[in-house]
Amino acid sequence: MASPQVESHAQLHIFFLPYLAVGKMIPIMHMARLFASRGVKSSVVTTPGNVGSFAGNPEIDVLTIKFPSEEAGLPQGCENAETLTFPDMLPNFFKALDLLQHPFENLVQTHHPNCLVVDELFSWANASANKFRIPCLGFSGISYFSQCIIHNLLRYQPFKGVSSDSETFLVPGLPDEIRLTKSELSPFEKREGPKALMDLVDKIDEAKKGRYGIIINSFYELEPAYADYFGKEMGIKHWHIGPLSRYFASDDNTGRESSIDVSSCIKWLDEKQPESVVYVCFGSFSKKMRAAQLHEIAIALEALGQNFIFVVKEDNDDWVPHGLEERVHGQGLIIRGWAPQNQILNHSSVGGFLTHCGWNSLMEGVSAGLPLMTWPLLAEQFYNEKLITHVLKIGIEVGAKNWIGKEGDYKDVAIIGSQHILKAMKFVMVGEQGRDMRKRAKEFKELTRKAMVEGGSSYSDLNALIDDLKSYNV
Ligand SMILES: O=c1ccn([C@@H]2O[C@H](COP(=O)(O)OP(=O)(O)O[C@H]3O[C@H](CO)[C@@H](O)[C@H](O)[C@H]3O)[C@@H](O)[C@H]2O)c(=O)[nH]1
Repeated sequence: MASPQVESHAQLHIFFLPYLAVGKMIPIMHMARLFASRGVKSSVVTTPGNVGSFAGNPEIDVLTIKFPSEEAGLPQGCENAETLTFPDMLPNFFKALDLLQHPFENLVQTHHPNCLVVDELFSWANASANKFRIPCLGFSGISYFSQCIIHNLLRYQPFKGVSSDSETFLVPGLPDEIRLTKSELSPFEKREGPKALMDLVDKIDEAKKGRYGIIINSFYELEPAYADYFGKEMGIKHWHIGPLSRYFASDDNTGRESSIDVSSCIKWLDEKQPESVVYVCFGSFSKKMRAAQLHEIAIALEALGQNFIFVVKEDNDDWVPHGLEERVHGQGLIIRGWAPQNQILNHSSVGGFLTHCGWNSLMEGVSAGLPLMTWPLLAEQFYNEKLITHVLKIGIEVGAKNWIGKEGDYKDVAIIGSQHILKAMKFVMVGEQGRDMRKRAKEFKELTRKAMVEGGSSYSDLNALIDDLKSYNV
């Protein structure tokens, strides 16, 4: 017999439209599954080349629209942001995203969803929703904290007049004293870049105001001051329903290529002592790390003398220190390709996480109660780092100082030496100094659990959102 909850929400049908990049598709996939578990009909709309990212989840429908590579002047097969060279192909990619509007609306006309949940980059989706008289909710996939920072950077432009890239300046108006340097800012916030991209930033900002509301992959207790600030300062309706990946931590299967299968990886972890493994992964940006940098990380991992899992996306092994894999046999695991990150982070043998501060990775690490070593690379990751190290104090900076995406030239960024990496790893994994941080990080595991169970902040916000959408559709 169906549960009463399932019956009561059965009439709601949501179309989810994710941006075509793994860090955006994963949380939307989790969100679609979460809504489906509450009896909502969930359909993800994507392009044929990205269907694989949603496969294996029978509770959601996946509908496709053709990706207009040719019309947008993109090479065939370039259907995902990870296949782009930044930033030269980006304007064409966004042109292709704009061209998706017409086929998307054809699908809406055929399938009659009564709500849209779209990535913030689809600024045209408000117009589509208006055409069909249904609400359009936005999703950016990032924290309240970073959205508040971005909002105030665009509003006050506090970096103007700061002469050097390394000089710190205050981001005004925030609940905490947050300082940044120009080298940590995205070109979008600095407004340095091709006009087409700056216009896009304006369009996204404008579209945000026209959304029915915004869904946030976070939970209230993690960033209460910023959730409140977001609501009051930006005046946008919002619901926090995260951490989305936590709902599916044990059966996350993205079907991506890897040098190890999930069960072998878990078996390897089962043989290790509690909290003895340091996990190192740079998300979908691992492939942007230069061989010389991976080499320094490997030296630090060996010197630490703890167990480790190091995830790399390199095609060759130029970076591997001579004889490393023989020396660390049994103690260290190098995963080439895609790691089952969610399962790894939630294994009791893992004691710390060195991360690039992508918001999904941070939510996964925080909800697993892990202390963090932060190594942001680009996007809003430097802002996320400040939340972890300055506000929550559950992580320590490795010392990355520059956005690696600068004019597409990653060579600009200095290599961080193994001694700096080792210092952060020791602090987090074994050092007496890191004891309080480890304790604080553990408390977030329980806070997350409480937010997600009946009566908790995320659980209640999800219910409130579903009720709101149902009443919209009455
Ligand atoms: O080997 C891997 C590598 C990654 N992941 C998963 O892939 C996702 C990666 O997401 P995230 O950590 O957010 O990294 P990015 O893909 O870099 O995320 C993009 O999207 C995020 C959410 O909008 C932003 O916070 C980032 O700055 C932006 O780079 C996470 O769920 C990971 O668990 C794996 O499962 N295995």
